[in-house]
Amino acid sequence: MTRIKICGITKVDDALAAAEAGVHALGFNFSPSSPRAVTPEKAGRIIAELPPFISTVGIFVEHSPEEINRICSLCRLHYAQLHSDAYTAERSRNVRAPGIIRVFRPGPGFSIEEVEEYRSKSGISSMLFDAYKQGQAGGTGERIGKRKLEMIFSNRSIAQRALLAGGLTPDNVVDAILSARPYGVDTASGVESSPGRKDHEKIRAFITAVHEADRLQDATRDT
Ligand SMILES: O=C(O)c1ccccc1N[C@@H]1O[C@H](COP(=O)(O)O)[C@@H](O)[C@H]1O
Repeated sequence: MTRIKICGITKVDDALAAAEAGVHALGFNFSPSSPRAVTPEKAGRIIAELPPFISTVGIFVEHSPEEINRICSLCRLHYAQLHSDAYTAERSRNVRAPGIIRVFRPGPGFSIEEVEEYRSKSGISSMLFDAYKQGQAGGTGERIGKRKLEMIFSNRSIAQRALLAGGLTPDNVVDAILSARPYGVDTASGVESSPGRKDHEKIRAFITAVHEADRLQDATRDT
């Protein structure tokens, strides 16, 4: 089963629509420059309304480990998603969130060895791969190129625990899952009508498409 994370939740009704449709995790963006930014207080109020068994993830770009720890504890977040190369393996060890997801964006000079090295030094095994765009930390709506996707996700020891992100939409997520076979998929702008405004129809269509990809994968395995 491919796990599904919808990122950039700013409203209770968006969170509940995603939960009702079968999402596994919701992301709350604490980067002030994002069109999807929420304050820790607002995220905490949304999280308090969620049904059980939905994982909550905080997105962090510029925050210090101490700030991340404070926000995670205030909002009762399950995971901190670390979106910057400034979160080195050493620095990540100071993050005390129950779980950590480290983001890698395959840009110029990227190597899978760098990811392996981070994994062994930090002890963090949950990773998210997002498209690289210079000057933007995430939420770009851009996809990882075919060659880089193949290079990352053919390494099954990484892929089995990795989330795939970057420009995923209801229309392209089936192909993305069938070619990369990630642990999970993540989308922010792909389920919006405009930057920061979630579209409930697109959320439902995205989740239905992931279930369809799982059915196709199961059918291929059974034959
Ligand atoms: O969504 C944002 O605005 C954002 C800002 C800063 C860091 C990360 C952000 N979002 C993350 O970006 C990826 C991909 O987004 P998209 O689907 O291409 O729009 C996703 O992991 C979000 O969590």
